[in-house]
Amino acid sequence: MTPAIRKALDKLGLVRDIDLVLHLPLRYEDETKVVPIAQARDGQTVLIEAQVQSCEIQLQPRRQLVVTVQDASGSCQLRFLHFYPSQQKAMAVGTRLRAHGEMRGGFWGRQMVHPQLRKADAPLPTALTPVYPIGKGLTQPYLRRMIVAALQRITLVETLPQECWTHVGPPPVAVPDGAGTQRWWTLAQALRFLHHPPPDVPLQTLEDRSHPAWQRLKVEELLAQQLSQWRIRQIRQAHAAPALAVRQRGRKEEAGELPLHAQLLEVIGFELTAAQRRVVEEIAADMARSVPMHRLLQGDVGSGKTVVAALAACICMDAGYQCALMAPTEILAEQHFQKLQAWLAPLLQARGKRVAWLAGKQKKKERAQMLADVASGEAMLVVGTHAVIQDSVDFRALGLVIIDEQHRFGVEQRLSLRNRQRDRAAQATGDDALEPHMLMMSATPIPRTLAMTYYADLSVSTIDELPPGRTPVVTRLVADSRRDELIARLARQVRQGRQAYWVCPLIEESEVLDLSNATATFEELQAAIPDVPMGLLHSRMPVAEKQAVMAGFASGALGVLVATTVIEVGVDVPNASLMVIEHAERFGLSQLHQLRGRVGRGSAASACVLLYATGDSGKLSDTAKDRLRAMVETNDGFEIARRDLEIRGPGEFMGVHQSGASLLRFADLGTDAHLLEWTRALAPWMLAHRPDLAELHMQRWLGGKWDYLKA
Ligand SMILES: Nc1ncnc2c1ncn2[C@@H]1O[C@H](COP(=O)(O)OP(=O)(O)OP(=O)(O)O)[C@@H](O)[C@H]1O
Repeated sequence: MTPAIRKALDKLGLVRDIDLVLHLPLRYEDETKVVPIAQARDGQTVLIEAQVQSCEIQLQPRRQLVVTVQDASGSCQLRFLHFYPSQQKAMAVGTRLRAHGEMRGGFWGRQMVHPQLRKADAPLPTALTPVYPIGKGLTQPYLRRMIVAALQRITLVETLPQECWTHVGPPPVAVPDGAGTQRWWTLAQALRFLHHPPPDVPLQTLEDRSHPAWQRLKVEELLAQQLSQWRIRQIRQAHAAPALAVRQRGRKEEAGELPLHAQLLEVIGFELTAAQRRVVEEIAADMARSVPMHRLLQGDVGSGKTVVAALAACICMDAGYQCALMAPTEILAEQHFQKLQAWLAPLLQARGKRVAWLAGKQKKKERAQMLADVASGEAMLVVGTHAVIQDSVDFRALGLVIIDEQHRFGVEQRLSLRNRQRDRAAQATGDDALEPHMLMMSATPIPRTLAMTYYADLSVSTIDELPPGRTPVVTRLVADSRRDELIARLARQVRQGRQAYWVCPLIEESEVLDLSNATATFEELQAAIPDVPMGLLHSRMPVAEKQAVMAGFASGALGVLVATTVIEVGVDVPNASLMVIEHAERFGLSQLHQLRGRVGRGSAASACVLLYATGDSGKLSDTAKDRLRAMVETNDGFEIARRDLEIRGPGEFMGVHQSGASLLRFADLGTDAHLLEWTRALAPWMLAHRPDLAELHMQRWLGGKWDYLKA
């Protein structure tokens, strides 16, 4: 094998025999029968067998080899624009040959352009010919030979024998076979079939992957995913965490100090919703156990996740442990800090403790002080960006890590964070060997099928109820040509005491352009309505300036906030009731929903205006139309997430394209949810009763990736 071929195979991930046999055809060609030339329809790809009548090089309209062939039914031409002298020789007059290609009618009569040539006397194949995905540097015949060889060499131990699934019921994939009975394909059968299916199989069932052999493959793949996730959960459960039981109001507290969590409920000024109470209980129950919690808290925009996180933090601090909260952006972290500081700083102060702030852009001295406070345990709650979990941060006793918008940290970061925590715990001794509990928060609800596939190792708590008194946000689509009208309306509303956001277009991959756009819009609005106090917010501003603008808007001093997408998540100014999103067609669906979620957080009726421009073509793309329509049709974050998944596919939805995490190759979460459910029930049984098969299955499907997950 040449290095170039090795490289091409590596690129496709084809290293082991199992990788080769799991590399499945994109489509098939039928070379199992010879079609008489006269019977081949225009556009049909066929195999013909004929005798060469003439073979000559034509120079007009360009140099080409034209071969006339004839069988008993008629004749046609084979045309080659690139050819070797050896090919010309092989097609000498009188030779019988087979040609496989697309028959076309044309100016020069019926012809095949660049057909594939085969010897006439070879026996015809008995199976369809697979066409594989190949990259540069590989040819179909070469890869076919490699796969055939791999199929011959490999022993495919069946990892899903009947004993593994009798307890969950029969696989939901069997369809009647020829004999009218149900049949469950073994992996070996399914693979051999899919590489070389017999010619009588309905092609449609191979192409749409509904054939039982395909279904078997999808089950395999989904099971590998489920097993790995359950295994990660098992590994985690073998680790120890501090048991942080909720401190009750005992006698001592009745006389004196209430636990923090009870005090917090008194200062927040509202009653928890039933959904909030339920998820707090779920979280508290996890934290009371001595195995690390690994829970995802999800809730629609504005559903009140922050207070739930704060209560979890209080439970942790009540038990004498520190809590770290981190958010992906400084603005978001800052928001959390402000809110938690306002709620908890006075309560902590009474105990001689404090809330600390850690971010990338922080003065050295301030940072040193914070680090000292974290190490001494004086800072019980630490809020910030990634800086919170950097190596230099040494907690005295960390009990809980809360990660906001965890999907933005990416799957890899999530794993690396977890692994690092584990390593640290392993190095430490005694009480320090405990691993902290983890609570992830997400405002982008994850559709159930996705959560089951990619977050099967997480427990999920869902806030499925909004605080009382909210009126649904009304969403309108407005063409950019009516911009002046919109500005006038916005001005009227702001003069009446309402507040508005104006979000500027996102320009792909260019923060600089983003910025100039926001600045231009800011200037345009100021010129149009000079009496309305306005602020501008973008990610490149110095932190202090950002804080000043946010504070001005939060206090109501600024009527309009012109911003880039920095305000996408977490920004909470309940008085704001109008959201304008410029060039809404450029945003993703979940992103639009997040932005819209900045309004409708108080009692005022709120509106979201999606300003769209049709660009040079005068038309919106179909996906842009789908997104905008979905926004108008529903306010429900779960429905939005479902449609977003449909439009973008799981890779983009999860943002895992960049992170290199394994995605499903064969299964489709839209059509194969029933297979997913079945494998989900199967995985824990296999791990418990047939760990040997489970391990083999994971190795087979995940190979190196699985080692990485375990590391
Ligand atoms: N039970 C409740 N009753 C009344 N108001 C509440 C309740 N819970 C939360 N709130 C208020 O609702 C607003 C939204 O809450 P919060 O900021 O926690 O939402 P969120 O779930 O984090 O939303 P997002 O994901 O959009 O940031 C806040 O002003 C908060 O104080």
